[in-house]
Amino acid sequence: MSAGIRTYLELMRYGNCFMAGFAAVIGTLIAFNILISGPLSSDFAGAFPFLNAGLVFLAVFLVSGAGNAINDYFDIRIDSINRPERPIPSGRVKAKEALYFSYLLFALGTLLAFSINSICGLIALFNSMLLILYAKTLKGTPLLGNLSIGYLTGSVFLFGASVFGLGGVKALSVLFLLAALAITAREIVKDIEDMEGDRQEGANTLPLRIGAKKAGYLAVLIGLLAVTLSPLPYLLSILGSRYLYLVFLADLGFLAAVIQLLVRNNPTKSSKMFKIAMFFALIAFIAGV
Ligand SMILES: CC(C)=CCC/C(C)=C/CC/C(C)=C/CC/C(C)=C/COC[C@H](O)COP(=O)(O)O
Ligand SMILES: CC(C)=CCC/C(C)=C/CC/C(C)=C/CC/C(C)=C/COP(=O)(O)OP(=O)(O)O
Ligand SMILES: [Mg+2]
Repeated sequence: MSAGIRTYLELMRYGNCFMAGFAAVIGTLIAFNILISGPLSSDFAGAFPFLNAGLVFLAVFLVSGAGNAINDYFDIRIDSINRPERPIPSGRVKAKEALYFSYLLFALGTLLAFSINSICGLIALFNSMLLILYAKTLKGTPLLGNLSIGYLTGSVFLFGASVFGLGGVKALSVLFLLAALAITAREIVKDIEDMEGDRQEGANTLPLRIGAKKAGYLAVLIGLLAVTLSPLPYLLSILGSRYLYLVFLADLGFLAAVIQLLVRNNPTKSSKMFKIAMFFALIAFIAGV
């Protein structure tokens, strides 16, 4: 490895990996809480699985990092226009090294997932293959690429809950839906932001296909659907009243992101607002346990 550890962490976008791993452990915590005392309680009894929760965090951290690294490997040309400061276009990491590094992370993360149980392993294996497919081709297909990232990010909650088998996956399906909707909306906004570089590269993103305005309306529709459904975890007794108060702040953030896009015509600020709102939503999930 010619580049330093810090550069490889930057290639992994370790901040996103932390957030994703943290969200996955929240999934484990919420599923544990539901299966012990909530409306979906089963005959599961026992202490919180700290070791498996740690493996969940590590598996998601590694697979997310692999996804980011291989994404940058296939995005060299687009990123040299849109993001020249990133590790590969800036020359700080060789392209092939980034590719081999991503494969190593995919393998380690998937093996860790299988060490928890077969459902965790299969989710990690499927997600790894989807991340590679996304980086190679799906990213350039209108909406399908955005939906893939929406599923992948939302799946961290299902992955964390799958420590408890299919019962856990079922229990976290609402949180999966909320996250998937929010991320899908943000991905469309990011494609609006990247239209210039994508156009020069001949990428076939949704905004380039239907225009920034219509793509923006679709992103707003999906984002507002997520906001409308956000009380569901409380109404279904999955999360407590503290969730409701805090997710209201997240919803305000989502609405601010919508205003940045529709009124201020600023996709960059809208994308940032989406991310801040998602962070508040994560805090709301924890507070609601
Ligand atoms: C309405 C409601 C309650 C929504 C829930 C929102 C929520 C809790 C979303 C979860 C977000 C999450 C698990 C984020 C992890 C970080 C991550 C991997 C995000 C996916 O980002 C991919 C993106 O392409 C990265 O781009 P950038 O941030 O520009 O590097
Ligand atoms: C549940 C398990 C085991 C893994 C889930 C792994 C996760 C959270 C994946 C979803 C988020 C993620 C890390 C995606 C990586 C690919 C990526 C960076 C997509 C966005 O890339 P582009 O569309 O090229 O946009 P930018 O490169 O400009 O960000
Ligand atoms: Mg990219």
